[in-house]
Amino acid sequence: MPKTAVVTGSAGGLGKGIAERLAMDGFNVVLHDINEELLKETEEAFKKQGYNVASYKSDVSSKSEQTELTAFAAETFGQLDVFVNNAGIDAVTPFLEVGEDQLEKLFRVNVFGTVYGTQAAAEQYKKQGTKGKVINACSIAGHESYEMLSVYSATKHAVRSFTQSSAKELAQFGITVNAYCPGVAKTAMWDRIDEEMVKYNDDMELGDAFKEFSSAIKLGRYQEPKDVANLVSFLASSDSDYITGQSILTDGGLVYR
Ligand SMILES: NC(=O)c1ccc[n+]([C@@H]2O[C@H](COP(=O)([O-])OP(=O)(O)OC[C@H]3O[C@@H](n4cnc5c(N)ncnc54)[C@H](O)[C@@H]3O)[C@@H](O)[C@H]2O)c1
Ligand SMILES: CC(=O)[C@H](C)O
Repeated sequence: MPKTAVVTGSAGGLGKGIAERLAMDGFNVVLHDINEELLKETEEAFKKQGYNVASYKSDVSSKSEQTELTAFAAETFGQLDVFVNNAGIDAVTPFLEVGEDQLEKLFRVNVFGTVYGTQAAAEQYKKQGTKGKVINACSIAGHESYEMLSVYSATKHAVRSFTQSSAKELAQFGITVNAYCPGVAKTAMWDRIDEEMVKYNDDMELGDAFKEFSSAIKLGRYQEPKDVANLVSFLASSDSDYITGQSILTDGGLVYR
């Protein structure tokens, strides 16, 4: 029987790339996002390609909605096997201008969302009496903190921490928890970061921040969604069954840990 994966925030960007790769690997895939319009477009496109997909719109920062998402996956495809906490948001601000709203918003989505998704998936696996995998979206910013991205970096460090502690506690149930740590990928997220960076630097033009970050990549090109999907495909497969609690860098040679 095909396994079933949920990928949060998969209407576009890295999540869409991850979802497509898992569908190509033979998974049933639940596409998920808060952006319903884009989600439906992606679902339609995936179905045209013959993939076995369904879609579910919700907000990862809601604990109850994360539980409802895992229940939807199990009801739709029989059971849940892999849960990818991919959804995330960014913010660019000088440290001295960081405010309560930004702290609240980024931690609610990036951290609370990951915790709630991990809890919901783990409870679903226990209910099924099956093993299961949780795969979290971390970042190079989960290993190194960056200027102007202080809150975002803190959230990704928190994701790396929860990946370790939840892996330690959930191993007894046959549940592994790992994370992927991308570098600099040209998605809507980096388009937003680049636009924001320009606002704080009169010497910068649109595209300069992305160029500056990606120019340091030793393999000489910025990341594509498929580069991240390759790692997540491995983490979603039985080949990674003996790996847990790890936040694995895939950045073309930027951060070395
Ligand atoms: N792009 C990069 O260079 C990069 C690098 C390292 C890590 N990451 C991480 O990878 C993940 C995906 O990044 P991306 O570049 O594809 O971003 P993106 O902004 O292109 O896509 C993120 C998706 O998540 C959805 N989303 C946002 N908040 C949500 C919420 N509360 N509930 C449900 N869905 C929500 C958005 O609608 C969007 O479709 C994020 O966690 C990001 O932090 C990205
Ligand atoms: C967006 C992200 O996580 C890195 C900083 O490119």
